[in-house]
Amino acid sequence: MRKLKDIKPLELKDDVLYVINQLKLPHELVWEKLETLADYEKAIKDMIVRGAPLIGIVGAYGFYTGIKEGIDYIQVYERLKQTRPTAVNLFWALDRMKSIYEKYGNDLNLLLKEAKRIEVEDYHANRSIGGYGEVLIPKKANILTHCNTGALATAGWGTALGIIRSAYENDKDITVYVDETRPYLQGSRLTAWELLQEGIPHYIITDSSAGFLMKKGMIDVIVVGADRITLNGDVANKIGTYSLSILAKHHNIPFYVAAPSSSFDFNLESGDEIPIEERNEDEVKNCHCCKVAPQESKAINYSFDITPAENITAIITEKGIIEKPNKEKILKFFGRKLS
Ligand SMILES: CSC[C@@H](O)[C@@H](O)C(=O)COP(=O)(O)O
Repeated sequence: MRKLKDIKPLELKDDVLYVINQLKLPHELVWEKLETLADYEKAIKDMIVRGAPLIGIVGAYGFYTGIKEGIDYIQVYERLKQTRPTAVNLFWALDRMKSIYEKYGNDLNLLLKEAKRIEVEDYHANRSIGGYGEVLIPKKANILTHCNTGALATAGWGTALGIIRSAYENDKDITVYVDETRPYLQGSRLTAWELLQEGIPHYIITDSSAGFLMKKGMIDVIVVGADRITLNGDVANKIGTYSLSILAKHHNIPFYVAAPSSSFDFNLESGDEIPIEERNEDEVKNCHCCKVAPQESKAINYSFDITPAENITAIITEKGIIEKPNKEKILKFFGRKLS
Protein backbone atom coordinates (compact mmCIF):
# COMPACT_ATOMS: atom_id res chain seq x y z
CA MET A 1 0.00 0.00 0.00
CA ARG A 2 1.38 3.41 -0.96
CA LYS A 3 1.58 6.24 1.57
CA LEU A 4 -0.14 9.46 0.53
CA LYS A 5 0.07 13.00 1.91
CA ASP A 6 -2.93 14.46 3.70
CA ILE A 7 -3.61 17.82 2.05
CA LYS A 8 -5.99 20.08 4.03
CA PRO A 9 -7.44 23.24 2.46
CA LEU A 10 -8.54 24.76 5.77
CA GLU A 11 -7.43 24.96 9.38
CA LEU A 12 -9.13 26.33 12.46
CA LYS A 13 -6.69 28.05 14.85
CA ASP A 14 -7.83 29.86 18.00
CA ASP A 15 -11.36 30.14 16.69
CA VAL A 16 -10.28 31.69 13.38
CA LEU A 17 -10.42 29.86 10.05
CA TYR A 18 -7.41 29.84 7.72
CA VAL A 19 -7.93 28.68 4.13
CA ILE A 20 -5.56 28.07 1.23
CA ASN A 21 -6.03 30.85 -1.32
CA GLN A 22 -6.83 28.78 -4.41
CA LEU A 23 -6.41 31.77 -6.70
CA LYS A 24 -2.67 31.74 -5.97
CA LEU A 25 -2.02 28.04 -6.63
CA PRO A 26 0.01 26.40 -8.10
CA HIS A 27 2.72 29.06 -7.85
CA GLU A 28 2.24 30.22 -4.28
CA LEU A 29 0.81 28.46 -1.22
CA VAL A 30 -0.81 31.33 0.68
CA TRP A 31 -3.09 30.94 3.71
CA GLU A 32 -5.85 33.55 4.16
CA LYS A 33 -7.36 34.40 7.53
CA LEU A 34 -11.19 34.65 7.54
CA GLU A 35 -12.25 36.82 10.48
CA THR A 36 -15.54 38.45 9.54
CA LEU A 37 -18.72 37.45 7.73
CA ALA A 38 -17.63 39.79 4.90
CA ASP A 39 -14.33 37.84 4.60
CA TYR A 40 -16.32 34.62 4.19
CA GLU A 41 -18.64 36.12 1.59
CA LYS A 42 -15.67 37.36 -0.43
CA ALA A 43 -13.75 34.07 -0.12
CA ILE A 44 -16.66 32.07 -1.56
CA LYS A 45 -17.77 34.62 -4.20
CA ASP A 46 -14.25 35.29 -5.51
CA MET A 47 -13.40 31.57 -5.45
CA ILE A 48 -10.52 31.90 -2.98
CA VAL A 49 -12.21 28.68 -1.80
CA ARG A 50 -14.27 26.62 -4.23
CA GLY A 51 -15.57 23.10 -4.78
CA ALA A 52 -19.06 22.12 -3.64
CA PRO A 53 -18.26 20.38 -0.32
CA LEU A 54 -15.66 22.98 0.68
CA ILE A 55 -17.97 25.96 0.15
CA GLY A 56 -20.53 24.15 2.35
CA ILE A 57 -17.96 23.71 5.13
CA VAL A 58 -16.62 27.25 4.84
CA GLY A 59 -20.22 28.53 4.75
CA ALA A 60 -20.87 26.74 8.05
CA TYR A 61 -17.85 28.40 9.70
CA GLY A 62 -19.03 31.68 8.15
CA PHE A 63 -22.43 31.26 9.81
CA TYR A 64 -20.72 30.77 13.18
CA THR A 65 -18.54 33.85 12.57
CA GLY A 66 -21.52 36.03 11.59
CA ILE A 67 -23.36 35.09 14.78
CA LYS A 68 -20.19 35.78 16.80
CA GLU A 69 -20.12 39.26 15.23
CA GLY A 70 -23.65 39.85 16.54
CA ILE A 71 -25.36 39.90 13.12
CA ASP A 72 -28.98 38.71 12.94
CA TYR A 73 -29.01 35.00 12.03
CA ILE A 74 -31.41 35.38 9.09
CA GLN A 75 -29.15 38.03 7.62
CA VAL A 76 -26.11 35.81 8.09
CA TYR A 77 -27.94 32.92 6.46
CA GLU A 78 -29.17 35.00 3.50
CA ARG A 79 -25.86 36.75 2.90
CA LEU A 80 -23.96 33.46 2.76
CA LYS A 81 -26.65 31.84 0.61
CA GLN A 82 -26.17 34.54 -2.01
CA THR A 83 -22.48 33.88 -2.56
CA ARG A 84 -22.77 31.09 -5.16
CA PRO A 85 -25.96 29.56 -6.59
CA THR A 86 -25.29 26.09 -8.01
CA ALA A 87 -23.66 23.81 -5.44
CA VAL A 88 -26.37 22.59 -3.09
CA ASN A 89 -23.85 21.66 -0.37
CA LEU A 90 -23.68 25.34 0.62
CA PHE A 91 -27.44 25.53 1.28
CA TRP A 92 -27.42 22.12 2.95
CA ALA A 93 -24.69 23.21 5.39
CA LEU A 94 -26.33 26.59 6.06
CA ASP A 95 -29.66 24.87 6.76
CA ARG A 96 -27.93 22.65 9.32
CA MET A 97 -26.39 25.68 11.03
CA LYS A 98 -29.67 27.61 10.97
CA SER A 99 -31.57 24.74 12.54
CA ILE A 100 -29.02 24.53 15.39
CA TYR A 101 -29.49 28.26 15.95
CA GLU A 102 -33.28 27.97 15.89
CA LYS A 103 -33.19 25.09 18.37
CA TYR A 104 -30.56 26.31 20.83
CA GLY A 105 -30.21 30.08 20.24
CA ASN A 106 -26.84 31.73 19.84
CA ASP A 107 -24.81 29.15 21.75
CA LEU A 108 -21.49 29.75 20.01
CA ASN A 109 -19.97 26.50 21.27
CA LEU A 110 -22.74 24.45 19.72
CA LEU A 111 -22.54 26.35 16.43
CA LEU A 112 -18.79 25.86 16.20
CA LYS A 113 -19.22 22.18 17.04
CA GLU A 114 -21.75 21.78 14.23
CA ALA A 115 -19.43 23.46 11.70
CA LYS A 116 -16.60 21.14 12.79
CA ARG A 117 -18.95 18.16 12.53
CA ILE A 118 -19.83 19.11 8.93
CA GLU A 119 -16.10 19.27 8.15
CA VAL A 120 -15.22 15.94 9.77
CA GLU A 121 -18.23 14.15 8.24
CA ASP A 122 -17.15 15.35 4.79
CA TYR A 123 -13.64 13.96 5.24
CA HIS A 124 -15.03 10.55 6.27
CA ALA A 125 -17.54 10.62 3.40
CA ASN A 126 -14.66 11.17 0.96
CA ARG A 127 -12.65 8.27 2.33
CA SER A 128 -15.72 6.10 1.97
CA ILE A 129 -16.40 7.30 -1.62
CA GLY A 130 -12.75 6.47 -2.33
CA GLY A 131 -13.24 2.96 -0.96
CA TYR A 132 -16.36 2.23 -2.98
CA GLY A 133 -15.08 3.92 -6.11
CA GLU A 134 -11.59 2.49 -6.32
CA VAL A 135 -13.05 -1.01 -6.74
CA LEU A 136 -14.39 0.17 -10.12
CA ILE A 137 -10.93 1.22 -11.31
CA PRO A 138 -9.03 -1.52 -13.19
CA LYS A 139 -5.56 -2.59 -11.89
CA LYS A 140 -4.00 -0.64 -14.75
CA ALA A 141 -6.03 2.32 -15.95
CA ASN A 142 -5.93 5.62 -17.78
CA ILE A 143 -8.38 7.88 -15.99
CA LEU A 144 -9.74 11.18 -17.27
CA THR A 145 -11.01 13.76 -14.79
CA HIS A 146 -12.40 17.28 -15.03
CA CYS A 147 -12.10 20.35 -12.79
CA ASN A 148 -10.78 19.86 -9.24
CA THR A 149 -12.58 17.44 -6.97
CA GLY A 150 -9.69 16.75 -4.65
CA ALA A 151 -8.54 17.65 -1.17
CA LEU A 152 -8.76 21.32 -2.19
CA ALA A 153 -12.47 21.04 -3.02
CA THR A 154 -13.45 19.23 0.17
CA ALA A 155 -12.41 18.73 3.79
CA GLY A 156 -9.56 16.60 2.42
CA TRP A 157 -8.95 13.54 0.15
CA GLY A 158 -11.66 14.46 -2.37
CA THR A 159 -14.55 12.85 -4.24
CA ALA A 160 -13.64 11.93 -7.85
CA LEU A 161 -10.00 12.72 -7.13
CA GLY A 162 -10.47 10.85 -3.83
CA ILE A 163 -11.25 7.71 -5.86
CA ILE A 164 -8.09 8.31 -7.88
CA ARG A 165 -6.13 8.78 -4.61
CA SER A 166 -7.60 5.58 -3.17
CA ALA A 167 -6.78 3.61 -6.34
CA TYR A 168 -3.18 4.86 -6.21
CA GLU A 169 -2.97 4.16 -2.48
CA ASN A 170 -4.05 0.59 -3.27
CA ASP A 171 -1.09 0.17 -5.63
CA LYS A 172 -3.04 0.45 -8.86
CA ASP A 173 -1.03 1.39 -11.93
CA ILE A 174 -2.87 4.54 -12.96
CA THR A 175 -2.25 7.54 -15.18
CA VAL A 176 -4.52 10.56 -14.85
CA TYR A 177 -5.51 12.80 -17.76
CA VAL A 178 -6.36 16.19 -16.30
CA ASP A 179 -8.65 18.48 -18.30
CA GLU A 180 -7.25 21.98 -17.83
CA THR A 181 -10.86 23.16 -17.27
CA ARG A 182 -11.20 26.58 -18.85
CA PRO A 183 -11.61 29.32 -17.86
CA TYR A 184 -10.67 29.10 -14.17
CA LEU A 185 -8.21 26.22 -14.81
CA GLN A 186 -9.12 24.15 -11.76
CA GLY A 187 -7.64 21.12 -13.57
CA SER A 188 -4.24 22.45 -14.64
CA ARG A 189 -3.72 24.68 -11.60
CA LEU A 190 -5.24 22.65 -8.76
CA THR A 191 -5.71 18.99 -9.75
CA ALA A 192 -2.24 18.82 -11.32
CA TRP A 193 -0.80 20.46 -8.18
CA GLU A 194 -2.47 17.85 -5.95
CA LEU A 195 -1.33 14.95 -8.17
CA LEU A 196 2.23 16.29 -8.09
CA GLN A 197 2.17 16.41 -4.27
CA GLU A 198 1.15 12.73 -4.26
CA GLY A 199 3.51 11.64 -7.05
CA ILE A 200 0.58 10.29 -9.11
CA PRO A 201 1.49 10.08 -12.84
CA HIS A 202 -0.54 12.53 -14.88
CA TYR A 203 -0.79 14.60 -18.03
CA ILE A 204 -2.56 17.94 -18.32
CA ILE A 205 -4.64 18.10 -21.49
CA THR A 206 -6.56 20.91 -23.15
CA ASP A 207 -10.31 20.42 -22.70
CA SER A 208 -10.73 20.01 -26.43
CA SER A 209 -8.30 17.03 -26.56
CA ALA A 210 -10.57 14.72 -24.57
CA GLY A 211 -12.51 13.36 -27.57
CA PHE A 212 -9.38 12.62 -29.60
CA LEU A 213 -7.76 10.80 -26.68
CA MET A 214 -10.89 8.67 -26.28
CA LYS A 215 -10.93 7.92 -30.02
CA LYS A 216 -7.30 6.78 -29.79
CA GLY A 217 -8.18 4.36 -26.97
CA MET A 218 -6.12 6.32 -24.43
CA ILE A 219 -8.89 6.62 -21.81
CA ASP A 220 -10.35 3.64 -19.89
CA VAL A 221 -12.57 5.43 -17.40
CA ILE A 222 -13.88 8.93 -16.58
CA VAL A 223 -14.53 10.14 -13.04
CA VAL A 224 -16.00 13.55 -12.23
CA GLY A 225 -17.61 15.28 -9.25
CA ALA A 226 -20.96 17.01 -8.78
CA ASP A 227 -22.31 20.32 -7.53
CA ARG A 228 -25.91 19.17 -7.37
CA ILE A 229 -27.74 15.93 -8.18
CA THR A 230 -31.52 16.00 -8.67
CA LEU A 231 -34.08 13.28 -7.91
CA ASN A 232 -33.95 11.84 -11.43
CA GLY A 233 -30.14 11.51 -11.29
CA ASP A 234 -29.21 14.54 -13.44
CA VAL A 235 -25.91 16.10 -12.36
CA ALA A 236 -24.76 19.72 -12.37
CA ASN A 237 -20.98 19.92 -12.53
CA LYS A 238 -18.26 22.11 -13.96
CA ILE A 239 -18.89 23.34 -17.50
CA GLY A 240 -17.58 20.74 -19.95
CA THR A 241 -18.83 17.72 -17.97
CA TYR A 242 -21.85 17.31 -20.25
CA SER A 243 -19.67 17.17 -23.39
CA LEU A 244 -17.45 14.57 -21.71
CA SER A 245 -20.49 12.42 -20.91
CA ILE A 246 -21.56 12.46 -24.58
CA LEU A 247 -18.04 11.57 -25.69
CA ALA A 248 -17.92 8.76 -23.11
CA LYS A 249 -21.22 7.34 -24.38
CA HIS A 250 -20.04 7.51 -27.98
CA HIS A 251 -16.80 5.70 -27.17
CA ASN A 252 -18.38 3.27 -24.72
CA ILE A 253 -16.25 4.42 -21.77
CA PRO A 254 -17.62 4.18 -18.18
CA PHE A 255 -18.62 7.61 -16.89
CA TYR A 256 -18.71 7.83 -13.08
CA VAL A 257 -19.90 10.69 -10.87
CA ALA A 258 -18.57 10.80 -7.30
CA ALA A 259 -20.39 12.87 -4.66
CA PRO A 260 -21.42 12.80 -1.00
CA SER A 261 -25.12 12.66 0.01
CA SER A 262 -24.92 16.41 0.72
CA SER A 263 -24.77 16.98 -3.07
CA PHE A 264 -28.26 15.53 -3.60
CA ASP A 265 -31.17 17.95 -3.85
CA PHE A 266 -34.33 16.00 -3.06
CA ASN A 267 -36.46 19.10 -3.74
CA LEU A 268 -35.70 19.19 -7.45
CA GLU A 269 -37.05 16.71 -9.96
CA SER A 270 -34.56 17.29 -12.78
CA GLY A 271 -31.46 19.17 -13.81
CA ASP A 272 -33.57 21.74 -15.70
CA GLU A 273 -34.49 23.26 -12.33
CA ILE A 274 -30.90 23.80 -11.14
CA PRO A 275 -29.78 27.46 -11.13
CA ILE A 276 -26.65 27.68 -13.25
CA GLU A 277 -24.11 30.27 -12.21
CA GLU A 278 -22.97 32.70 -14.90
CA ARG A 279 -19.69 34.36 -14.02
CA ASN A 280 -18.09 37.52 -15.36
CA GLU A 281 -17.18 37.37 -19.06
CA ASP A 282 -13.74 38.77 -18.24
CA GLU A 283 -12.78 35.36 -16.87
CA VAL A 284 -13.05 34.03 -20.44
CA LYS A 285 -11.30 36.95 -22.13
CA ASN A 286 -8.44 37.24 -19.65
CA CYS A 287 -6.33 34.45 -18.30
CA HIS A 288 -5.20 35.86 -14.94
CA CYS A 289 -3.50 39.13 -15.94
CA CYS A 290 -3.00 38.15 -19.59
CA LYS A 291 -5.54 39.27 -22.20
CA VAL A 292 -6.38 36.34 -24.50
CA ALA A 293 -9.21 37.87 -26.54
CA PRO A 294 -10.27 41.20 -28.01
CA GLN A 295 -11.73 43.00 -25.02
CA GLU A 296 -14.54 44.41 -27.23
CA SER A 297 -15.90 40.89 -27.94
CA LYS A 298 -18.69 39.54 -25.78
CA ALA A 299 -18.21 36.21 -24.01
CA ILE A 300 -20.48 33.64 -22.38
CA ASN A 301 -19.33 32.15 -19.08
CA TYR A 302 -21.68 29.50 -17.70
CA SER A 303 -19.79 27.96 -14.83
CA PHE A 304 -21.69 24.64 -14.81
CA ASP A 305 -23.68 22.38 -17.10
CA ILE A 306 -26.12 19.51 -16.64
CA THR A 307 -25.29 15.91 -17.45
CA PRO A 308 -28.46 13.86 -17.93
CA ALA A 309 -28.77 10.72 -15.80
CA GLU A 310 -28.94 8.54 -18.93
CA ASN A 311 -25.25 9.38 -19.68
CA ILE A 312 -24.06 8.29 -16.22
CA THR A 313 -22.78 4.75 -15.61
CA ALA A 314 -23.02 5.12 -11.82
CA ILE A 315 -23.04 7.65 -9.00
CA ILE A 316 -20.60 6.79 -6.21
CA THR A 317 -21.54 8.07 -2.75
CA GLU A 318 -20.23 7.45 0.77
CA LYS A 319 -23.15 5.04 1.30
CA GLY A 320 -22.50 2.95 -1.80
CA ILE A 321 -23.04 2.98 -5.56
CA ILE A 322 -26.15 3.85 -7.55
CA GLU A 323 -25.85 2.20 -10.95
CA LYS A 324 -27.65 3.77 -13.93
CA PRO A 325 -29.32 6.34 -11.63
CA ASN A 326 -32.99 7.26 -11.88
CA LYS A 327 -35.63 8.61 -9.48
CA GLU A 328 -36.80 5.23 -8.24
CA LYS A 329 -33.28 3.99 -7.50
CA ILE A 330 -32.24 7.25 -5.81
CA LEU A 331 -35.30 7.28 -3.51
CA LYS A 332 -34.80 3.62 -2.65
CA PHE A 333 -31.07 4.14 -2.04
CA PHE A 334 -31.74 6.94 0.46
CA GLY A 335 -34.79 5.22 1.98
CA ARG A 336 -37.17 7.99 0.87
CA LYS A 337 -40.71 7.63 -0.37
CA LEU A 338 -42.08 8.66 -3.79
CA SER A 339 -44.07 11.86 -3.44
C1 LIG B 1 -15.73 17.74 -4.97
S1 LIG B 1 -15.94 19.13 -5.90
C2 LIG B 1 -17.24 18.81 -7.06
C3 LIG B 1 -17.55 20.01 -7.85
O1 LIG B 1 -17.77 21.08 -6.99
C4 LIG B 1 -16.45 20.35 -8.85
O2 LIG B 1 -16.41 19.36 -9.83
C5 LIG B 1 -16.74 21.69 -9.47
O3 LIG B 1 -17.48 21.79 -10.43
C6 LIG B 1 -16.18 22.87 -8.78
O4 LIG B 1 -16.57 24.08 -9.35
P1 LIG B 1 -15.95 25.43 -8.77
O5 LIG B 1 -16.51 26.48 -9.70
O6 LIG B 1 -14.47 25.31 -8.85
O7 LIG B 1 -16.47 25.60 -7.37
